[in-house]
Parts: sequence; C-alpha cells; structure tokens
Amino acid sequence: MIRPEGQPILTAAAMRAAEDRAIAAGSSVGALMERAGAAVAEAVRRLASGAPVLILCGPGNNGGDGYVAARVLKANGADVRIAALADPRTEAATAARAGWDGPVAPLAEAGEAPVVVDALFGTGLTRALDDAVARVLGETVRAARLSIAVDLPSGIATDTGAELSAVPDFSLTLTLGALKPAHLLQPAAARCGTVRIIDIGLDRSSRDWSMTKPVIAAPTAADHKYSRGLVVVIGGDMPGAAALASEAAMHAGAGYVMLFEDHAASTPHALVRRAWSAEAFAQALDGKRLDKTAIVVGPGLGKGDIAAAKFAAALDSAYKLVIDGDALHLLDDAAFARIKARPTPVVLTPHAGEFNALFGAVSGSKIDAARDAAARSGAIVVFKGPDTVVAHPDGRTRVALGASPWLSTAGTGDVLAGTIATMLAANTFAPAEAGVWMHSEAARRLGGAFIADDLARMLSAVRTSV
Ligand SMILES: NC(=O)C1=CN([C@@H]2O[C@H](COP(=O)(O)OP(=O)(O)OC[C@H]3O[C@@H](n4cnc5c(N)ncnc54)[C@H](OP(=O)(O)O)[C@@H]3O)[C@@H](O)[C@H]2O)[C@@H](O)CC1
Ligand SMILES: [K+]
Repeated sequence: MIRPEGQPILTAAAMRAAEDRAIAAGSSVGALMERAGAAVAEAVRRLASGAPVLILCGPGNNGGDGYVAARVLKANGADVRIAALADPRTEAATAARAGWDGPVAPLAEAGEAPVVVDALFGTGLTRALDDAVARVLGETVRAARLSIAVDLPSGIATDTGAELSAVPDFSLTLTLGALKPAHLLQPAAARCGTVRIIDIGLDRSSRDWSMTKPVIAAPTAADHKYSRGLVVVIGGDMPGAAALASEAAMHAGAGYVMLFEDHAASTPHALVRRAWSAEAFAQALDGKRLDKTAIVVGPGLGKGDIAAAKFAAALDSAYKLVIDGDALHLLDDAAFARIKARPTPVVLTPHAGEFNALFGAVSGSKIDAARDAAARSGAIVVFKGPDTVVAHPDGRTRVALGASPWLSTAGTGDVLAGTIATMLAANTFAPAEAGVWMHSEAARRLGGAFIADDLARMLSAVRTSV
C-alpha cells in the first residue's frame, strides 16, 4: 500500500484509458481485478485480525473486486460473507462472482459486522444511490468498527468529490491503481478516512499530482540577507493583515522583509518599515535581484484609488508577485495580459469566494477550475480551501492533502501569502506548493484553536525541519 503524498491523480476516464493501455499491452480486466481484489483481501486480513468481515458487492467491476477479495479472504481462513445489490453485469465481475463458492445475501439482508467492506460502486457511479441502498450502506458502515471502501466510498462522484447521495464516514479507502480527484477534494475527501493506494501495475501518467513535503535548501556560509530573499509587503487600510504577511515571511526564512505601511511601528524590530509612496517603493527595489525578490500585495490593502495605485505599482514592477485578498478584486483581463507579459511569476491566492468573483462559479472539478484560471490569468493559481489546489499556466496541478480545519480563522490567508512570497524570493523549487505545504504543516503542529500570529511563528520550526 502506497501513501498518498506525491502521487499522480487520475480521473475516471483516465483510469479507463490506463486500463485500456494495460489490456492492449497484454493484460486483461480479469487479471487487473484479481490483483486489486487480492491486495484488498490482504489489507483487510491484516486490519481485521480475525474479526468477521461483511463485503457489500455492486453490479459492476467494483463489485467484482469485492468477490475476488472475499474468495481470497476465505481461502486464507477468514470469516467472510457477502451481501449484493444485484447480479454482476460485466464479464469480469461475473467471472469473479463465479469464483466465490459461499452464499450471497440480498443487500437488504446485509445486517451488521465488525468489519465492512464497501464494493458497491467505484469509478462507474453515474448517479445517486437509491435511497434504500444508501440507507443500508450508511447503517452497516456506522455499525462497523472498521469500514473499508474499495476504490471510493459509494455515492461519491470520482472526478469532482461531490456526494451524489448520503455517504457515511469510512475508516480507510483503498484506491486502486491511482488516486482519484475525490480522494483529495471536499466533501468526499473527508468521507474517505485514511487513503492508501494499491498498485495494480497501471501506467499512471497525469498532469495532476498530490503534494508532498518540499525540499528547501538551508542557507550556506556564502549567503547574505538579499541572497536568501527580499520580501516587500505593501500594506493598506488594515495594518494587521500586512503585518501578518510580513511576519510570516520572516519566520518562513526570508533574509530581508520590508513592509510599506503608514501606521505606528511596533515589533518585530527586524521588520523594516517604510511609509508608502511610489518613489519610496521604486527606490526600495532599485537594483534588487529579479530572482531573489518577491512582492506581496493585497492583505489588508483596502479599496479606492490609493489601493489601486499601489496594486498598479506592484504589477508594473518586474519582480515576482503574490496577489492576495483585496488586490484580487482589482484583476481583470487587462491585468491578466500584463501578468502574461511579465518576466517573473505571479501567484494568485483566492479562497472560494474570491475565486468565484474572479473566474466564475466552479461547476465541476475544483482541479479543472483552478487549471482553467491559471491558463486564463497566466498566473500560478493557489485556489485555497480545505483542499487547496495549486494550478500552473501550463496545465499542471498539485493538490494538497487534508489541511487542518482550524485554519478557518482570520489572518491565516495573510500568513500564506507571506509564506509563498518567501519561497518565491528564495527561488525555492515549486514555491507555491512549498508555501502551501509549510503553512499546512505549521497548522498541523499547532493542533487546534491557534491564531494566525501563532501560525506565522510556527513557520520557523517548520522551515528548519524541511
Ligand atoms: N480501471 C481499472 O483499471 C480497474 C478497475 N477496477 C474496478 O472497477 C471499478 C469500476 O468498474 P465499473 O466501471 O464497472 O463501475 P462500478 O463503479 O463498479 O459501477 C458501475 C455499474 O453500476 C451501475 N450504476 C452506476 N450508478 C448506479 C447507481 N446509482 N445505482 C445503481 N447502479 C448504478 C452501472 O450501470 P449503468 O450506469 O449502466 O446503469 C454499472 O453497471 C473501479 O472503481 C474499480 O473498483 C478493478 O476491477 C481493476 C482494474
Ligand atoms: K466502493
């Protein structure tokens, strides 16, 4: 079983294409199903430690995996029984059913068991489960001590992570061949429990991958404050937000952080503060390295002419740029054209409300929506949320694994903007992903009920450990 970090993500259609390629190369659906079912059986056998197992089988190949798993479990001495929704409808599932020599109860008579395996539907689900089926699934899963979904919890849309009908919470999801979008996108991801991938030997090329721990170089003896990265934060009406972005940048490891703001200065003393003027801004950046400097504009920027002028100055500069918060509302097609013409990368960090206002409501997959937004804007789009997606203008995406729900508190977005700016300024590989990972890791280490200031400070410990 493979952990889900740093793995390719395949849609239902991409899985079918991978299956077709495997078949063209001499394999068969039956052989793949045998591999999948045997691996599921092995995982269930180890986790169940002798407790009785109930497998719920559907009419497609997901059900076929269930029949194979039942046969292998039984052959290994496990106490296993099956309840089925309907007779198998595919050739491979029919063959798998024929290999099971025990009884098959109707789904309505499934009853309860300490270990329940859901092999009702996988990537072939096209519509909501019938009410009676969803009810049996919910009751048996909730009554079980250990519940395992084969490929996906039944009732989930593979490509969008939407719940087509009520889906109970599973302990474990064993995904076959590769991650699917639903294993990472909400609300489905929360239903999956722990996710592990079973390798069934398919070719898994994809533009979409899950995120993993970044590699960030530590400073060397040759470094100085500018070579470690200069982050310039442009403040505005709400000084706290820009200060949070600045402090996050400092704790994330920037060599030099300068904050343009017009409010009374306080700590930290290492933060260099300047009053805003276009001239002072230009002067601060004069002669600075393009590869080692990043600007943050948006946190607490406010609205009105001064905000617009600050944003224009940031966009006009040639430096790497993070556009967050209030500045996202100043973007339009003309700004996108300028982003595309700039010599250095721009990162946009919208949450769902900002994303919808900027690019329109998401109708299908969050991954595809972020990809389209990146292509349209020419920027790296960090579509934030409990399932953050980082999309690149060339079509690649990286999806974060389960962020802490405690991040839903004021100021954490400002901290993210500062963190990403630091990764840009340090010239880190995959800077937006590195920033998202560090931010999420800081939240994980804090546990619960933290405030954004704590999150910014925790970045120091995270930065030293990557
Ligand atoms: N890809 C691979 O390489 C491998 C994939 N494998 C496995 O195959 C799984 C995909 O199999 P699958 O395509 O047969 O689809 P599956 O999810 O079993 O269900 C489809 C059936 O359900 C039906 N149906 C749909 N919605 C329904 C509803 N609400 N209520 C009632 N019926 C509904 C639908 O019928 P229809 O929509 O035509 O009415 C069809 O009959 C995949 O998740 C993995 O587990 C492995 O075996 C090894 C290799
Ligand atoms: K399933």
